[in-house]
Order: sequence, then C-alpha cells, then structure tokens
Amino acid sequence: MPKNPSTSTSEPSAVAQTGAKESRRGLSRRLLLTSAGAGTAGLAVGALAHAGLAGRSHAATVVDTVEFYGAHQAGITTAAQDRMHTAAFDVTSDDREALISMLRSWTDAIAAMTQGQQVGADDPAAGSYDAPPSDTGEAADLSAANLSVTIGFGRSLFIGNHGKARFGLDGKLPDALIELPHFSGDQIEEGRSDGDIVVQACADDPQVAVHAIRNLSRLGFGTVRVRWSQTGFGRTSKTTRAQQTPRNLFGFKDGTANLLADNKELLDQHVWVGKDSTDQPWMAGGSYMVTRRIRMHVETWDRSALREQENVVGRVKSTGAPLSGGDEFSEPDFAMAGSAGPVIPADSHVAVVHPSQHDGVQMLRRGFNYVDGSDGLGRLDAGLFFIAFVIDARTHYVPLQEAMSSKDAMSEYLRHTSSGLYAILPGISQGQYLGQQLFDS
Ligand SMILES: C=CC1=C(C)c2cc3[nH]c(cc4nc(cc5[nH]c(cc1n2)c(C)c5CCC(=O)O)C(CCC(=O)O)=C4C)c(C)c3C=C
Ligand SMILES: [Fe+2]
Repeated sequence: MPKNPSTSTSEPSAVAQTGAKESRRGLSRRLLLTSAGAGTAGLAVGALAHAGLAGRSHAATVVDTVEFYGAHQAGITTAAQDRMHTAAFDVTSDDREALISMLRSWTDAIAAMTQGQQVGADDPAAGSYDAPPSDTGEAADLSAANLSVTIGFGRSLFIGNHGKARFGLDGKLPDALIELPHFSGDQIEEGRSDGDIVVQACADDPQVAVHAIRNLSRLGFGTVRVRWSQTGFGRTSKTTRAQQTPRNLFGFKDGTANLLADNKELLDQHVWVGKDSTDQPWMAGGSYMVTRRIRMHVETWDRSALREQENVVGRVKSTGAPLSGGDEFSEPDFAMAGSAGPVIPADSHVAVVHPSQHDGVQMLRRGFNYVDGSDGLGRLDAGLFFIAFVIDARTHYVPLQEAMSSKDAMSEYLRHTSSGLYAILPGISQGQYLGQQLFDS
C-alpha cells in the first residue's frame, strides 16, 4: 500500500509543512505522525523525521498534499491517485440555509483533510470529553496521501424527481445537466445511480479516501444521506505524462490516449466549462462528471483467446500499441488492411470510440478498477468504475456510449449497472465555500 509521500502531485501545496502553517493551525496529522514515533508508518516517518521536528529544518520535507484552492477543483487533472471512494448523497432537508451551512462545513473539512489535518481541530484530544471527537480518527497517523475531494451537483438537486425547483434554484439548472438516456444493454440499478450531490475522494491510501467520505457524511448528518458509494483501486488512467499507463482488469493498458493535465488548450476545449460555453455563468471553471459502474465478465474474458482479446480492444495486450503497429503512443491506422478486413477491426473498442469517429471530441478519463466480492454464482463482481470529465456530456459522452452499446465488440463482455451525471463545481479561493458561485448567482 503506497504510504510513500515522496510522490509529489501536479498541484503541490506551496505552504505544506511550513513553520507558519504549524503555528497557525497547530499540529498537523503528519507532524503528529512524526512526533508520535518514527518507525511506525513507513517512509513518511523517515522523511519527516529527517525534515526534523528537532532541527525545524523543513528543506527535506516531502510534499504529498494536493492544493485545494484554485480556478478548478482538484481531483480532475490532479495526477490520478491509486485509490478512490466516491459517494452520492441525497439532501433530506428542504432548508436552503441548512444546505449552504453544510457546504460551508464540508469546505472547511476538505481544506483541512487535503492538507493532512484533522477535521474540526488539529489535536483530537483538544475537544470535549463529553462530546464525540470532531474527527473520526482513523487517518490520524496517516499522511495526506495526495487526497483530493471533488464535489458535483446532480440534476435532482435543482429540480427533484418531479421537475419542481428546490432550494430556490429556479432557473439555475444548466442545459447540459441532462438525464442520461437509457443505452441498449444497460442494466442500471437506481440505488447505485444519480443522487443530489456527488463527492469523489481520491488518495494514495484507501483509508484516507474512506476517511474523507465518512467525515463528510458525518458532518452532513440531518441534511444529507448517502445514496450510494463505491470504492476503487488501481487507477485505470493516467492524467500526467510522468505517470506510467496502468492496466485494467482485462489486463490491457488503459489511459494511453487520455487527455493530460499539461494540455491546457485541449482541456479548455473538452473538459472545462467556460463562461461562453454555458447558459449558467456560475458553472464557469466547472466540468461535468460521468460515472458508470461497468461490470466486466472477467471469467468469460479469461477464457477467450489472446487474438480475440486484442481484436476486441484494437491494441496489443503486452505493449498497448495499436494493432496497426508502432509503440504505445503511435496513432492507430484504421485504414490499414489485413488479410480479412482492417488490421484494427471496425468493431474494436478503440475504433468505435476514437475521436476520429466523433467529431474530434475527447474526454478526461479517471476511472478505477473495483471488486465488490462475488455474485454467488462463482463469479467476481468486478469491473471498472468509469469516470470521465467532459465539457458537455451531450456531445462528449452520449454519442460514444451509443456507439459502444450498438457496435463495440467489447460490450459483450460488459454490463453497465450504474449511471450518473453531475455538474462539477468551479474551484474556489480561500474564504469561499464550495457551491458559492451557484447560491450567490
Ligand atoms: C463512452 C466512453 C467509454 C467507456 C464507457 C469506456 C469503457 C471501457 N474502456 C475500456 C478499456 C479501454 N479503453 C480505451 C480507450 C478509450 N476508451 C474511451 C471511452 C470509453 N471507454 C476512449 C475515448 C478511449 C480513447 C480512444 C482513443 O483516443 O484512442 C483503451 C485503450 C487505451 C487507452 O487509450 O486508454 C482501453 C484498453 C474498458 C475495459 C471499459 C469498460 C469496462
Ligand atoms: Fe475505453
């Protein structure tokens, strides 16, 4: 389990572990960790002990925090972490002020947790003995592990399930926040889908991601309740050039042709909502997140020949190169002829979803593998929790999914069991709360 905080992020915190921060906020989780006894928690302790509580020389301190404030929320272009816990919440209260108050407390908690600090108070022993601790405590000895928390609102937050405006949000529903259509072959479970608010927590330590969701859920008690939640591991994409392409549960490299954090022009074109590309000015700087829990019939896959597997994906299993040749990052040549039709079959996954088939649209994929035990019939309940961030799902997701479900050979091995589309809030600066642009608009 990666407890190594030496992996810096695409958005490192400029203030991580400075003396100023210590005196302002008291002991951070990581400094508690260091002072509580080197040797118990792996490399983090070694590194921080060297940075020296004694000497207070912070020069060697490693950074494993992701900046929370900014024009966009973290957790989208942030270097994809290894673990995920995503949850959707339904708002149980009708009170707009209660919702805003919860979003304020969530903002404070996220700002603290992403910097490796406890929720509420930095020192868990400082609270009242007669009250529950302000932090649940299971991450107290862990580093921030590159935690990012990303919040979005579902269509039902604006108009409920009957089209009636909620929380005074009349006229604030973005046109792009559609109800995703039913796609051929879908076996969607309602209880695993949609929801008023989505919270994606990603970290390089599963306990840190779970801790984030649990503490937000606790802070929301009386205002929201969890509708569904999903854990994931082994990121199935890369979002920075420095990251190696990971493999999905079919054993193929996944994320090769993904949009990357350093391609600002493409991100502006395909991921970030701009003030001119939305009917809702409050969405500028935001994005749309598509979630699909896709069961992969791994037992059937494992019994299929390598030739079949590669023809289904359109790439070489070992290297990730397109079947038309070259290396992993070579462009596929869909026109190259083989002995019986194109070398890359027209019904292969990459041929079906490639931008050349869809007016050049691209998406930022950020999914995770999942295994939720077995299904009672001797098969793993395993697959991909597909997550993609796009500027507009109507142009950047729906047509691709329609093509997949009608002509993608991979679909035979897949079953979509959940579906969600959320308006990802723009980022905020210090002093603001998540969602403020909407509620102030
Ligand atoms: C509708 C969008 C997509 C869904 C759903 C989806 C599911 C899915 N994909 C894989 C495995 C791979 N996908 C790969 C590439 C790829 N996939 C999509 C879209 C969806 N995939 C796109 C847009 C692309 C990029 C195409 C391109 O530009 O070439 C690949 C190849 C490697 C890579 O580029 O990432 C694999 C492998 C699975 C297993 C899956 C559902 C479980
Ligand atoms: Fe794919």
